[in-house]
Amino acid sequence: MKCISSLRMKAIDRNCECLGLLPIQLMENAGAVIAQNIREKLESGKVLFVAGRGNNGGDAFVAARHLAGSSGYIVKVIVLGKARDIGTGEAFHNFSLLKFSRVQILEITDSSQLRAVASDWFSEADMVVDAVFGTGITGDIKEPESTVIDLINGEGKAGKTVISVDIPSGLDPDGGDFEKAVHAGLTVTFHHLKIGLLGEKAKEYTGMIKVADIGICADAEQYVGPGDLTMLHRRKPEGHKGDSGKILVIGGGPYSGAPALAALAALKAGADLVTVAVPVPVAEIVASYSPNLIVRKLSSNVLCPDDLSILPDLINSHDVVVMGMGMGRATETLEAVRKILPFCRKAVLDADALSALSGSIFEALSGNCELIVTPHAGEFARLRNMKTPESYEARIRAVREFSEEKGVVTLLKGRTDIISDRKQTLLNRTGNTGMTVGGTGDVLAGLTGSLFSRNPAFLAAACAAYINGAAGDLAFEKAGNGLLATDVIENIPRIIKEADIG
Ligand SMILES: NC(=O)C1=CN([C@@H]2O[C@H](COP(=O)(O)OP(=O)(O)OC[C@H]3O[C@@H](n4cnc5c(N)ncnc54)[C@H](O)[C@@H]3O)[C@@H](O)[C@H]2O)[C@H](O)CC1
Ligand SMILES: [K+]
Repeated sequence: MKCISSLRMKAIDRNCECLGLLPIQLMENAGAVIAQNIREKLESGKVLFVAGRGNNGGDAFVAARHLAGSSGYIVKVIVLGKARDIGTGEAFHNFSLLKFSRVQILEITDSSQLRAVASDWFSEADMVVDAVFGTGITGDIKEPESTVIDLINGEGKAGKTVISVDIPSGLDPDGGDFEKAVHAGLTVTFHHLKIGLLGEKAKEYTGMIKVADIGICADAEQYVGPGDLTMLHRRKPEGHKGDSGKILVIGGGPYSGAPALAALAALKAGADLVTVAVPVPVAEIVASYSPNLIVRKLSSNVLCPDDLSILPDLINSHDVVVMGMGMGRATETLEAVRKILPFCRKAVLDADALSALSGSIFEALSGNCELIVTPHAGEFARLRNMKTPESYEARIRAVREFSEEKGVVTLLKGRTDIISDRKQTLLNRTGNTGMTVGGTGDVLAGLTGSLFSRNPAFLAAACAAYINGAAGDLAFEKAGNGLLATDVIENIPRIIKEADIG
């Protein structure tokens, strides 16, 4: 069964919101499903909800309202804090509805008050619903939350059913160690299993696990969205120059614009330092494009094996190599690419560099160099020695199989981009008809390298595809089909800023 990290779950929620499915709708569905599970376990009786101040508590407020509307239940809610402390608008909204819902509420701020006032509420309850924390738990458990977990566990020991909302409170949703947690008889988790529910130690706490559908749109999970961008590494305020990525672009020779576009895109996507290593005839031209680029001159008119006298040191002093843009396919160039790759730890291969790849290269690199390849349909056909399928289902299968077989992350560019590693596959539909203009692929390669310096390969490739297309969509608003690759570059920072990750 599929399981998911708390970060990815949050990303999917945000993608839902961007598609128009609001968090309050998901909370309503989550609460309704909890109420239904309570009814299935207890035909009538007294139900005590223990709610924290986050959205896990919000789910409990919804469930309490639903249950109070059914005959035969006496519903009480303990909130761990004052109403004003409730941390999200959705949880607060649902808390406010409780006063119209024949539910008794107790706001508790400290553990002595909890033991004194609330103990009756615990002892008289037939069932306890644990909604103290869900996936939002961080750090050591504070008071009164720690005491409340003990009280819930006391009732469980006395033979009452304890239902945990999403995860038993206290358990690390991502499988890390944890100090204490609720011992549930039933855990109703939303959408997918959380990774932390599957650990050996977790088994003692979860009881039976049910995965409940809460109406998440399929596209929020299948397509890259703004939520996925929130999973990207964030800059630290105390960061130094270079901490946000050092990228080495190797390309050019027959062309000068392509490596420059990749390099400028890497900078606009947040890399601290970008060096462009280009053959002699284009070095000064590339340098003249922008004072932001550091240009290193290679030895000849095209990339060639002699360049191995300087490239390994340069590669070592950078985090990621982005290679291929505008370099041509001369025999010596392709030979140089093959010789360079074993020195790389992380590389993005685009355009002409893809022509240097063969099965034995992938085998030789496996385990030493993480690779992202960014082919279009024609390049993908050459890589596989097979026509790229027209139908999207077959294309997705082909990209997945290729990635699995070669041990790489593949970003197949197209009207809908397909991104896959061995385990995960995402689609991207940002972008527009104007982006068939030359240079947008170079921009994407640079962007991918920039994100790859500080993020896992799959996330970097998926987010780069999204940002490239979304920046292109902004450019399209102004320039229509007359947009240029440089217009796409100019709009990259806005997309990153809007996702609140820059
Ligand atoms: N798509 C979905 O699966 C949906 C899930 N929902 C529910 O939302 C929670 C996650 O909500 P979130 O607000 O992010 O966090 P929590 O409620 O789990 O906790 C935050 C709450 O707890 C406090 N807190 C955190 N750590 C500690 C600590 N160590 N000690 C004391 N207090 C702590 C923090 O200050 C906050 O007040 C998910 O599990 C689902 O139940 C959505 O409702 C619908 C979509
Ligand atoms: K919980």
